[in-house]
Amino acid sequence: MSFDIAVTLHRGNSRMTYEFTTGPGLTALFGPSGAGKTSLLDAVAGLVRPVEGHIAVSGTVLFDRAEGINLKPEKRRCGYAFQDLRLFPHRTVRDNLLYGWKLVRPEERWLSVDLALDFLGIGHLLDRMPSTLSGGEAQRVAIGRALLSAPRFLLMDEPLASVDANRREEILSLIERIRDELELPILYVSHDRAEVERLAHRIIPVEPPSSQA
Ligand SMILES: Nc1ncnc2c1ncn2[C@@H]1O[C@H](COP(=O)(O)OP(=O)(O)OP(=O)(O)O)[C@@H](O)[C@H]1O
Repeated sequence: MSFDIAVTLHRGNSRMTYEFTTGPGLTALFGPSGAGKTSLLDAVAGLVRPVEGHIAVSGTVLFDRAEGINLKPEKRRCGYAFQDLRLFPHRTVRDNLLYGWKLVRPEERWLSVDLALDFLGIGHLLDRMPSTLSGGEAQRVAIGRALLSAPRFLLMDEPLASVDANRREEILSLIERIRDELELPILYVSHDRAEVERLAHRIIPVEPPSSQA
């Protein structure tokens, strides 16, 4: 089993519950704006603490309220490609990519920097600053930074959001390659039905919160 999730989150005035298990591959969280898709990714990453329930990925328990388990974000081995990318603006592409890589013990790394550059086609961008990149280039760097942190699974939040229409196909094929060649479990957020139907092995509908916290 890849993702085994049954949690309740409170954010602001919203109370959101989620319950699903998935097999290997890419699982898409699909639903309208404000439904709580990003909040769930944040909870899996350890950035938001659920009020109850459990989260396990590939058999490792990340959070279990009843058992008192709540792994710190840096212990979860999660690669998070944020919707707003969050590249460090004052660091070059090279330094952005190496940031997570340097934090990982060498024996835990499963991807070399050279292979990542080749896989993502970003070797020519290493000395650039993030502000000079196109949306698609910046997205590939953000994905590269996530992969180089040696994750055991990936969280991807609307990776096509800042990519213009004629570069969408490039990023879509890259995500398919990550899904098929790297075989990482992926939890993927989108509100585009055609996109999730193309990419996902399993689609989890996320409905807007109905009750107030
Ligand atoms: N930091 C926060 N503080 C308080 N409430 C929040 C916070 N972040 C999100 N929320 C609320 O939690 C609910 C779910 O928001 P979330 O961003 O998870 O939805 P989403 O489905 O990812 O939306 P979008 O597609 O617009 O990114 C919303 O009601 C939102 O207002």
